Amino acid sequence: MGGGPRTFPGGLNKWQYKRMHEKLAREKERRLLQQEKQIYEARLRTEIRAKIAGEHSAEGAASDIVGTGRMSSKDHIRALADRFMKEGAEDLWNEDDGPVKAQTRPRHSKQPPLPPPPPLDIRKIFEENQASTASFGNRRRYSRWSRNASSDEDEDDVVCRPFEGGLRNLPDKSERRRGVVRFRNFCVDVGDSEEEVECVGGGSCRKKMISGAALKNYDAKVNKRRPPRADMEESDLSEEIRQFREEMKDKAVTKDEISQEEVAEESLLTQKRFDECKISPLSIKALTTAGYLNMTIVQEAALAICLEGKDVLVKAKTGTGKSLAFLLPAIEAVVRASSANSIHRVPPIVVLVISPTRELAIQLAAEATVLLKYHNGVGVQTLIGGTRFKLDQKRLEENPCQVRRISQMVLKRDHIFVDTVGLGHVETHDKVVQSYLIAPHELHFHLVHHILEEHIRTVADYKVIVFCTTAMVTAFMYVLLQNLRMNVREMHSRKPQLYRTRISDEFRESKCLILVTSDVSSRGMNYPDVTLVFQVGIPSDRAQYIHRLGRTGREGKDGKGILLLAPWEEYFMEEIKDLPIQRCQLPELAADANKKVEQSIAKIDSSIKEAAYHAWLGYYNSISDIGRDKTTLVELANRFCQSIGLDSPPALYRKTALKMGLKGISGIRLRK
Ligand SMILES: Nc1ncnc2c1ncn2[C@@H]1O[C@H](COP(=O)(O)OP(=O)(O)OP(=O)(O)O)[C@@H](O)[C@H]1O
Repeated sequence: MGGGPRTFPGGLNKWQYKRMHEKLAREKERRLLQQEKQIYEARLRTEIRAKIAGEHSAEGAASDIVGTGRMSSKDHIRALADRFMKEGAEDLWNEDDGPVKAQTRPRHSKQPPLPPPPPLDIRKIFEENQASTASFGNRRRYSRWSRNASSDEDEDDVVCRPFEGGLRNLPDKSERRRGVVRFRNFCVDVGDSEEEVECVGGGSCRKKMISGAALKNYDAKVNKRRPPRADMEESDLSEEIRQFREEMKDKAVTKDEISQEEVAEESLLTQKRFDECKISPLSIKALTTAGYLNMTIVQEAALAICLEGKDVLVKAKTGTGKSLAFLLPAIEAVVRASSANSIHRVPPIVVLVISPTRELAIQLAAEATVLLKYHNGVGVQTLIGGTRFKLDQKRLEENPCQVRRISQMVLKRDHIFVDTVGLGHVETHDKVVQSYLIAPHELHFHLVHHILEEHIRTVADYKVIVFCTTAMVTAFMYVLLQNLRMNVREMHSRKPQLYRTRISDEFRESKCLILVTSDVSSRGMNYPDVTLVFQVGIPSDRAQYIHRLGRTGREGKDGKGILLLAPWEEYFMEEIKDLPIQRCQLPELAADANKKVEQSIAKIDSSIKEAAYHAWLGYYNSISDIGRDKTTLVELANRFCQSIGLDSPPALYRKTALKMGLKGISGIRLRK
């Protein structure tokens, strides 16, 4: 019966064979990382070249304001940009920016020298970004008041409080349990059953740079950490910025400079600029380079208070710039802490950002890296589950991140509550048209197909997110839409992390694509230009509905949201009755299209269907309003089962049925 040594190919024993495979896996991982690095650098070079190439066409575009005695806000920024371009400012630029002066300086000796590039022009970047953020308009009301810590605020709240000389940023209560970004000690962590993210600050003397927000990859570039040079260029630059601010004080922006369009009610940008805030010159430079010049409403409302180091609870609509509102003060806290604690050999962790999903942790770390572009002494690291576990573990051991003390932290009782939505105002964007449909389960997949086809036909650059209730229902929906020949991708917690990151990056940059996803994509993910958010089945609560809907209509753009419910799910509408959501009549479904859907369902493997049924049952069992009446729940589950093409409900493990309170309920089959 078995036993005895087994010989593996090549005459290796079991352990030699195992070690050989482990070695191969390590090499593969190293090659993948190498490729990521190359792509990262190539993207950087492409961006810089594109900007340098655009420089010539931008010349002469600068407006002449001489004679009026006043400067427009654009010209103020240009003036600021000019200061970075002055003689002697070369050392403020990173090597990757290219030389400030036009000269031939090939970076890789093996490559043929490139023609001398002209200097990078922040003015150009500014103008481009002005154009691209045209839909971000002007100021809007917000309120600010102190409030005690027991307040249970809404889904878009961001919590910021000082943390060992830095800041802690916790998106909301449930998020607090889940994850973490850490700056220079700057950490991102996700710690829940499904999502586990942590970004640990660079404790060693090397800095891992996560790619810029626009560049997506993370952990792709390793730079030697240089000590902060606060005493050198920062002081010069500070003086210039101070002078600049003085000049600005004298030159109030005239009313006629603000166009009618800019003061539109739904606009998001304010007249307040970042350089008017008490933030470090190097942060201002990074903001300017990234095209962030004027603050959004939530940034204007929250930044000043956060920068004072106060505990703040912030409420704002989705896609209005909350990430920057907490990342920037966090970075400033790190910068201050690093100049105060220069005696540490291994810099302490100053900031920890907890994120609910892995993708969001990666996105936040990328955004932090953009803001840290010129802060050479500050690093950011991301720790997420599902990838590079050994590496993450090693980093954690070298750099423990205090992953218990954090859990003990709560906002102070006298924290400040900043509300940019305002009492009596809806939390969703006016420009997002919301509607819902009530239809029996049997019709759901036909309706999804019909509505998506309609959207694809009418919206040229469509980009759709379809939210499903669970990972396995998502997997079913994905295969169905794929069978229906739609351009679709799937994203849920059962997918490997590398795959999730790749799909997330692809969807961010694509048009004409449908992303079928579970709630891993519902919070904070910044996918530009999503035209439709389609929620199939009941969201877990009102907050989740708003988060999912918030993936469209970002940065003041238009969007559309559709919620599809079964008749017994209609009670959920009570929870969102104050939102501007209209009921739609069911569209007429063509017989041939229905047939196509049924044929596509029939093709799906029964293991996918069974997994979808189990997941569906588990999800609805956990929703108290539905899960209470087990007999009805099982009846509904059996209808869902038929809608996905299963003749009879798959059997449950006895233990599972017991756990779910379903043992003995008629309609539940148990595994023998
Ligand atoms: N001051 C600014 N100027 C121009 N663009 C900005 C500014 N602040 C943020 N943005 C852009 O607005 C978009 C949305 O920002 P962000 O993802 O931070 O929103 P959010 O409020 O955190 O969203 P969510 O509610 O989904 O978490 C991003 O593309 C970001 O780059």
